[in-house]
Amino acid sequence: MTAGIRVGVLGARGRMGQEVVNAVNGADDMDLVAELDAGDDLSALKQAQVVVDFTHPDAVMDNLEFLTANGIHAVVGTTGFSGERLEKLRSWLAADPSLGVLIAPNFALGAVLAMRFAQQAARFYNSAEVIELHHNRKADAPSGTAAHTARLIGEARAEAGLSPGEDATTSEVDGARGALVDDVRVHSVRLPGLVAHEEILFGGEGETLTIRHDSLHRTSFMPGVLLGVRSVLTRPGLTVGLENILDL
Ligand SMILES: NC(=O)C1=CN([C@@H]2O[C@H](COP(=O)(O)OP(=O)(O)OC[C@H]3O[C@@H](n4cnc5c(N)ncnc54)[C@H](OP(=O)(O)O)[C@@H]3O)[C@@H](O)[C@H]2O)C=CC1
Ligand SMILES: O=C(O)C1=N[C@H](C(=O)O)C[C@H](O)C1
Repeated sequence: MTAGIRVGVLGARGRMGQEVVNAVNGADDMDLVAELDAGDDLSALKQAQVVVDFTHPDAVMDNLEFLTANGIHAVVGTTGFSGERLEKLRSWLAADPSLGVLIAPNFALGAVLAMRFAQQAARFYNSAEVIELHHNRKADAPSGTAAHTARLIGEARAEAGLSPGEDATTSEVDGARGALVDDVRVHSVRLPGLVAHEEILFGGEGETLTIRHDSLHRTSFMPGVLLGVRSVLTRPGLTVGLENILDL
C-alpha cells in the first residue's frame, strides 16, 4: 500500500477545522498526522507535507511564517489577506522555490463559479452590489468572498472603461448603503441559522441580473479543500483562488 499525503490541520477544533479533519480521515490518499488548535505547539506540524489552515485572520500570518520556514506546503481558507500580506508571503516563499501555498477565499465550487460569472457580467453593467449573508459567529465583515467578488467586479469594470452607476442617495443613516470595496457596495447580514451565502446583483436598462450561491453545510467546502491538498504539492509558489486549480 502506498503512503498517503501527510496532512496537518490548524484550527482543528473550529467549525471548518472539524470538517477538514473528517474529510481528511475519509480520503484514501491522505493520512492525518496533526490536529492543532489555539495555544498548541506548532512543532507537531513538522511531520506534515501539507497543512490546512482555518484559524483566524489575526493568527494566519504567524502560522504561514512557521510553515514556509519549515518547508511545509499550505492550503489556507482563513480570510483577511490584503495585498501587503500576500507580498510578505511571496517573500517567504522566495527562499524555497519548491514550496507551494494555496489561498482561497472560498473553497465551494458554486461560490467560485458565482465569482467567475460576476466577473464576466461586470463589463455589461455600471451598477452592481454584493450582499453576503453568514452565521452570526463570523468574526470578519464583509466576508473574504464578498470582498474578492467586489474586487473582481471593480477590475472588470475598469478594464471595460465603465464607471460606477448613478446613485442619487444624498442622505443616509451610517452604513445603510453598505461598505465600498473597489467602488462596489457590499452589504453584510449576520443571522443564526445561516451558513454562507452570497448574492451579486447587477442593474441595467429595464432589467436586473442576480447571481446567488448558498453553502447550506460546511461539507460544501471539502471537495475544494481536498483538491487543494492534492494540488499544492506540485504547484510551487503562491496561488490565490481555487479557480486557478479548476482551470476556469
Ligand atoms: N475559504 C473558505 O472556503 C472558508 C473560509 N472560512 C474562514 O476560515 C476561518 C475560520 O472559520 P471558522 O472555522 O468558522 O472559525 P472558528 O472560530 O469556528 O474556528 C477557528 C479555530 O481556529 C482556532 N485558532 C485561533 N487561533 C489559532 C492559532 N493561532 N493556531 C491554531 N488554531 C487557532 C480557534 O480557537 P479559539 O476559538 O480558541 O480561538 C478555533 O478553534 C475564518 O477566517 C473564515 O472566514 C470559513 C469557511 C469557508
Ligand atoms: O466564515 C465563514 O463562515 C466563511 N468565510 C469565508 C469568507 O469570509 O468568505 C468563506 C465562506 O463565505 C464562509
